[in-house]
Amino acid sequence: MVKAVVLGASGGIGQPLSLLCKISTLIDDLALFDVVNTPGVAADLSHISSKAKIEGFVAAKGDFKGETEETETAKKNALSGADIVIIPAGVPRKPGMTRDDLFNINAGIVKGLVEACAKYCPKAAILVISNPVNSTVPIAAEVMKKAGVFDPKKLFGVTTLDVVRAETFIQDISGERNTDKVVVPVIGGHSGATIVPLFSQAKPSVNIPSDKLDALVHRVQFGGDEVVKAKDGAGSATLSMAYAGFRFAESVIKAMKGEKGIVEPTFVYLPGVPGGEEIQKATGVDYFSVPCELGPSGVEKATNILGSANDDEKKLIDECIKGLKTNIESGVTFATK
Ligand SMILES: NC(=O)C1=CN([C@@H]2O[C@H](COP(=O)(O)OP(=O)(O)OC[C@H]3O[C@@H](n4cnc5c(N)ncnc54)[C@H](O)[C@@H]3O)[C@@H](O)[C@H]2O)C=CC1
Ligand SMILES: O=C([O-])CC(=O)C(=O)O
Repeated sequence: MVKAVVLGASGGIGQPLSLLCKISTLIDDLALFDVVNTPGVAADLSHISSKAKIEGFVAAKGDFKGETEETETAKKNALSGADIVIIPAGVPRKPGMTRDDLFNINAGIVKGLVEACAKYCPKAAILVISNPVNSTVPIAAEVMKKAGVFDPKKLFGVTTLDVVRAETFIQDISGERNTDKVVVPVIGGHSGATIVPLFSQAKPSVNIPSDKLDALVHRVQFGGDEVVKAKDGAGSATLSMAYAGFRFAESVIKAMKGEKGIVEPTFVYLPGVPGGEEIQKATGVDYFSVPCELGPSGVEKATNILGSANDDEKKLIDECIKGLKTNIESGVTFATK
């Protein structure tokens, strides 16, 4: 039996993500929590004849900070017994903003929600989607550490949308549409220059004309901006993110159920995952997204793919590390102050 919980389930990502979870054959119980509208979203989804049992839990009216006892009970009821918690709660960008501009609001939201996870489902896998991921994941880790329940193998920053974009944009160049056939590792973090696609490591290998490579790398790094601009004030990527978040969640669940050979890039706490220390030494940072082999208890092995990057990609990695350091520090400082 697998129980999944979506925190921020009424939002632009939350709703399509909850739909995908509802129709998944891998999920038996689905709980939705948000500060607004979850009873309606859950009632709507409950009419779908798929197997997952669904329930919606909402904060007390007007309690956006989750301070009342009623809200605490709603969180407790949503999270108790969870195996996997997916967190897309928080504000999205508007044109002209960076992901870091979301920090002031989203840091507090993620902190509060992860505190509830630490209390009510300390053993669950936690998948953080809320931006800025480079900082919200360190916040989540510090909260779990403080509660004495941190299992780094089960804390994941979701960077799958960068992988999906790399897979898609490469096909725009090759003209082929066959997503199952191109695997592009994307490493580092999840914002601008901290996103490093390793096209040299694509499998099967791809031949990208040299005059197109820089633009392709830039498009993966700044794909989020493309959507923010096109939505023109109405938010950022939601549907592609729901797809990516669900794809990653499915991998985590399949691995939990014992399926072997599942590898996904994800932003993890390096000192706490097998294979991570070597990558920590190479990068000088505690958090980094690398392809991770997943198993029943979370990350079984973080792969040090950095050494196989070519010279141009190594320069991108250096640039990435500079940005990541500051982002990680902001998260740790916020959560430990
Ligand atoms: N990791 C990634 O690749 C991506 C991350 N994102 C991020 O995901 C987040 C959500 O984006 P959208 O769904 O478009 O935003 P949205 O504004 O449409 O939805 C956010 C939802 O979170 C809820 N919420 C706010 N505070 C909450 C709390 N304390 N507890 C529970 N729910 C709460 C809101 O009521 C709302 O329903 C943003 O921070 C965005 O930047 C977006 C795209 C990709
Ligand atoms: O760009 C944003 O703010 C949302 C996001 O993380 C993405 O689309 O990659």
